[in-house]
Amino acid sequence: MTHSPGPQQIPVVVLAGFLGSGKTTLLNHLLHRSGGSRIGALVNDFGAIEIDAMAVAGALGDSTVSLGNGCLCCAVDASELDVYLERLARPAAGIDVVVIEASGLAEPQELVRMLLASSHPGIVYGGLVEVVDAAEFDGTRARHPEIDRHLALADLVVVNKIDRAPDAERVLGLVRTLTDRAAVVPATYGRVDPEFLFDCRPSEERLGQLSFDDLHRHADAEADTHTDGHDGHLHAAYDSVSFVSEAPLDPRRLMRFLDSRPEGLYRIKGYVDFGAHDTVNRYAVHAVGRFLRFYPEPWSGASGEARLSQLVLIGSGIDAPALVKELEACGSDAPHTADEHGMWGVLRYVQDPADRDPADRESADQDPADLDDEVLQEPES
Ligand SMILES: Nc1nc2c(ncn2[C@@H]2O[C@H](COP(=O)(O)OP(=O)(O)OP(=O)(O)O)[C@@H](O)[C@H]2O)c(=O)[nH]1
Repeated sequence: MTHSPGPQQIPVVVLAGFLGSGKTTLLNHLLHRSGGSRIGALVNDFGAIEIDAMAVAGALGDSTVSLGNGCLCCAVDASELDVYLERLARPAAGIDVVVIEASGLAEPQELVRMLLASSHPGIVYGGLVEVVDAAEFDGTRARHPEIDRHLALADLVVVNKIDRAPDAERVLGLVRTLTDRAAVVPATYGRVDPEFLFDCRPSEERLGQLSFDDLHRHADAEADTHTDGHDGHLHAAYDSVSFVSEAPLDPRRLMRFLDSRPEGLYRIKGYVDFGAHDTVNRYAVHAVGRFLRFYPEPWSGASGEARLSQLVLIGSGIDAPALVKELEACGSDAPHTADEHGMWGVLRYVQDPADRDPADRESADQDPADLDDEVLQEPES
């Protein structure tokens, strides 16, 4: 098997990393900074609502295609993946590189194995990029020691959220001890030179090692399948809850819910409509561990646009029906009236525009039609 791209072969890079580490942020950065390379993206959400795919497609207009279902690392096999890649690798698409954004709970080695097993002549495995949240690194490792194994497989490790990590140098040093021969680069808001990714192609030697390890893991995975489990998989311990509301949410009630969210509820993401409290903007919301941020962004203005609140909650040991009930109770009793101080609690978590990712601020002014890249999304059922 040859692993260097042939004249017609498109490298496929796997972008992995634990929940909320900054994969979508990095992918959006690449889409805006690809410097003439056309990127095809395949986005895998863990959760029934495709929040990540929306966040990426938001930068790309309507060129989003929904494909299949299930968590990429388990529910999709190599031949199915080939079908998805076919869409991006067809010559007419003119794509130079494909990036697969794995869900934050996917097992990267499973995806790498599938890519190595791919019989698609038009693609070649282009390397594994692991994104690490520098601020949450110690906690994540303590809960999930298998993260070390993911880092050992990586060809590039992006140590992200350096701005939030008071001891970034220590984390960088620690990550370096856990990688094999990967380049380790610090970043804020995923701002890395795209050349790092498109050049992170694994050497033949590493691929040899990977395939060897892979055989072991494949055997383990098969044993798991026979006992009908994914016990070794990150997502084995996690559940996701999806919540959609046509009625606006009350900002005070939602803040009470968020302030008292249970420990196990590690990740919340989505979009909220606060009705009369802000008729111009919807609010993207992100919680990662105890970190919480709202990002106001104007509704599209398209007539007939449904103003929905859509949230995905991901956690371990969570009581899904109870969470849904609590969210339902956040609905506003008076959606057409706004009280003067109602939004104060939310606005405390809106980032000062000066601290925001500059790519976000610029992309807000950018015409999506200027972006040529394509996105496919691979939602979970
Ligand atoms: N302060 C800070 N926040 C960041 C940085 N990078 C990303 N974020 C924020 O972290 C949150 C999660 O980022 P995402 O890019 O959605 O993370 P993800 O890895 O795609 O998340 P999942 O798909 O749920 O696993 C968002 O609120 C981002 O704005 C960073 O470098 N610094």
